[in-house]
Amino acid sequence: MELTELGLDRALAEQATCGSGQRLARVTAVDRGRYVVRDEQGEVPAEPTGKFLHAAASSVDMPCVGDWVCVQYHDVSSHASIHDVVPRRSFLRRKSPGKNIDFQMIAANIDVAFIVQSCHFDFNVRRLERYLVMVNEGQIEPVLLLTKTDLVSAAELERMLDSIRAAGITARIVTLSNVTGEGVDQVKGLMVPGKTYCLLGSSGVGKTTLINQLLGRDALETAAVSGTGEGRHTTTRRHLVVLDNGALLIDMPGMRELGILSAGEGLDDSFADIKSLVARCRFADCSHNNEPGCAIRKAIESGELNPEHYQSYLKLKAESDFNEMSYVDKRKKDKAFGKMVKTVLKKDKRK
Ligand SMILES: Nc1nc2c(ncn2[C@@H]2O[C@H](COP(=O)(O)OP(=O)(O)OP(=O)(O)O)[C@@H](O)[C@H]2O)c(=O)[nH]1
Ligand SMILES: [Zn+2]
Repeated sequence: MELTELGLDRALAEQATCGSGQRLARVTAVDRGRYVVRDEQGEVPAEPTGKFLHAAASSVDMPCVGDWVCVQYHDVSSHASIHDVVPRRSFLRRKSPGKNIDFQMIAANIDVAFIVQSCHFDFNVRRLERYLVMVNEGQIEPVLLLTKTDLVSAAELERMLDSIRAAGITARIVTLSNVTGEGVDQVKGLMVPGKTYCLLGSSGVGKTTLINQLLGRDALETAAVSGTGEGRHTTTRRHLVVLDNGALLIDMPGMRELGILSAGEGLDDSFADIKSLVARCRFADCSHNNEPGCAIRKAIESGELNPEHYQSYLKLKAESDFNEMSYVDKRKKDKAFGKMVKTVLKKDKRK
């Protein structure tokens, strides 16, 4: 298998500065500090060098699934050491558990994230927006999948699609049923050889069922990594797999449902309409409450801006700003933030 088939392209390769005797490989599994890397020859266990560990400033610098790394092979290629991580083109990350505002890299170099919601019960535009923010922030292209279309009427489905568009979401949407198979081929058709994909969404929306349909030969649940060396086997489950059609899929425990993160640019991308309105307010520090010449209020009054869409922007922005604060600042603002969220939620209910 060529490295391009594993997702390497020229832009990524140009970012790599591997030392002599080192080569590029892609991380396909991570399990408590143990790694599996794959290159043209196959998959082998790998571990970071002491020098690399020493230089890593935070957990974010550690290799994660999907990373391209500079490796050196040992013992006739039965294992490898990781010397460097090639700068990531895109990433999924989440806030580390605990009080500190710290991030955990979940996966890297993903081209497209399928954000999955079921038409049946799970459907929620606010949550879609949260996923979109995270995916945009990570420089990943989102595609929305609405599953279980067999359980709703055509009119209901149409209403859901309308509410997504009304929220200003412009991502591609595919509607599908794992039961009738409708739409599944459309998803397959979107998956290109050598590109990397993942699925995100709540439990029970049909991700596993869909993945099994996409997988074909390489059954995810049973794919355990076996080293290339004789008798050498690791039991680490493979997290990056190659589908029958050559597309690459990253799927690992705990990555599918991600809490809301520091949003930054991702927030702006998901709410580009609001950002451009804000730029038209007369005052640069407009709070969009009572100021004259406020473009936001004007747009809401004229019906150009959906008030619900604006409310969810405010909520996400508050959360994002909060996450970006230092822990001390956060503690200080804690009370005020709680109040503010309550106010926003109340406003939301009033409309
Ligand atoms: N009617 C209907 N049922 C579906 C569809 N897709 C999945 N299901 C059912 O929904 C249930 C949950 O599906 P899963 O594929 O396990 O959902 P998941 O998103 O992988 O859930 P986690 O593994 O918890 O993340 C199963 O009983 C599936 O058979 C669909 O398109 N229509
Ligand atoms: Zn304003």
